[in-house]
Amino acid sequence: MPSYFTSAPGKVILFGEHAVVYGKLATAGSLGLRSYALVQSRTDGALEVNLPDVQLVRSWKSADIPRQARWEGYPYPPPAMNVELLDQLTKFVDLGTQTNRSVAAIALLYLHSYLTSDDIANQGYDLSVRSDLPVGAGLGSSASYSVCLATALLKLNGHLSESLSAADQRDLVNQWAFQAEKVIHGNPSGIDNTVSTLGGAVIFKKGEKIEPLPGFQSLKFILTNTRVPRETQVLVANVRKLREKFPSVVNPMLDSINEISISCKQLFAQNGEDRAHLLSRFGDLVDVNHGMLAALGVSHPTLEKVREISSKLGLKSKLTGAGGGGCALTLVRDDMDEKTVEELKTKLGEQGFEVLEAQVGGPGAGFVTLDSVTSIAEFLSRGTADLETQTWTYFV
Ligand SMILES: Nc1ncnc2c1ncn2[C@@H]1O[C@H](COP(=O)(O)OP(=O)(O)OP(=O)(O)O)[C@@H](O)[C@H]1O
Ligand SMILES: C[C@@](O)(CCO)CC(=O)[O-]
Repeated sequence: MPSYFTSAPGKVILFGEHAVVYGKLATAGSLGLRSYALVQSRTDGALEVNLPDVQLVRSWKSADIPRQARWEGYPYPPPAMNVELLDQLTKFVDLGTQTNRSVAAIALLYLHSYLTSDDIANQGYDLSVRSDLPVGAGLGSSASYSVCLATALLKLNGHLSESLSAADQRDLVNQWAFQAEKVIHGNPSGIDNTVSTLGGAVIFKKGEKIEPLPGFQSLKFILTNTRVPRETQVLVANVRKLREKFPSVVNPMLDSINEISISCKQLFAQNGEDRAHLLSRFGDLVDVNHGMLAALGVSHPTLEKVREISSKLGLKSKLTGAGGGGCALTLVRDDMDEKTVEELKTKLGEQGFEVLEAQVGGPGAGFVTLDSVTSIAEFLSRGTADLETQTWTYFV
């Protein structure tokens, strides 16, 4: 009975949000906070889905789920989005539109519909995903969910065979995760699922191939979720309006942000040996980038509060993602003592913020082949530290 754990990280944008919309460079890294999935075949033809983070527990007869004609062999490349299938699945799950759980369920069934073999469909399977990431706070929870799903379904159906190179396996996972991201987001750039699949850190430009950031070294951040909800689309539209009003003012700012990403790339490429220097310069770029984003109008009083609190303790912070609330990152230099970090966490917590400690630049998607059946309840009750002690295989 095939049975697997899969796992994939969230992401954090280091530099270049908003500017990336106008073809400028941005840099992003994988987070130490991850999502985990359990997938295992059954014998009764049921698809048992358990997604506790979006309060979804459902059982479907796999034979009832709308399906596509599937590949005989290697399922690559995925086809263009199938709008008709999306409509059918939306009606089938019947959970309304655009709620967290409806889009999560539709994305899952969309991948199921293409990737599940007749044998697996006849047997049925359990699929459960849980995450350490806050949902909808700009840390790539949807991408990490999508990558976990894609890895789980590709693995269960034998598409990630050892005869494929690691690069081909990675690409397969990434392309199918991108399909799930499209179901959830409409028109994503693909950066989130790529960082989540590859891990490490990347430099990217819209429409071009995403490259690993040369010489990248793992970094430690405090991530503060201000819990202020924000709509990426609205913030992007506001920057667009400002740019239309004052192109000669805003365009040079976007160019400067592009230079920040280039400087970040140069820092890692040239300062591999001198980590203290690298971190100090990185902190300077954090400050400058936040200043530019605030000037573009996408900061928020809660984000400025994070900066005020951290700067009093000698630490540099910036908003990450779309801004207007959501999350801020604070760089924790290697020379910061534990007491200062604890003080920072306490002060941020006193504001009602959620404080997360995270390493950036860790591994991407991975899986564990299990040799015995695991109950969903047992999987859900296991802590992250416990799951991490398993022997994970990453696509590297
Ligand atoms: N653990 C999870 N279980 C099930 N679905 C999830 C989970 N995490 C995320 N999702 C899906 O992803 C959606 C959240 O995507 P959204 O883009 O709003 O947030 P994000 O990915 O955290 O932020 P960003 O894309 O700005 O980094 C949820 O509505 C849900 O459908
Ligand atoms: C604000 C933005 O640059 C990043 C949001 O995480 C929007 C985008 O790139 O689509």
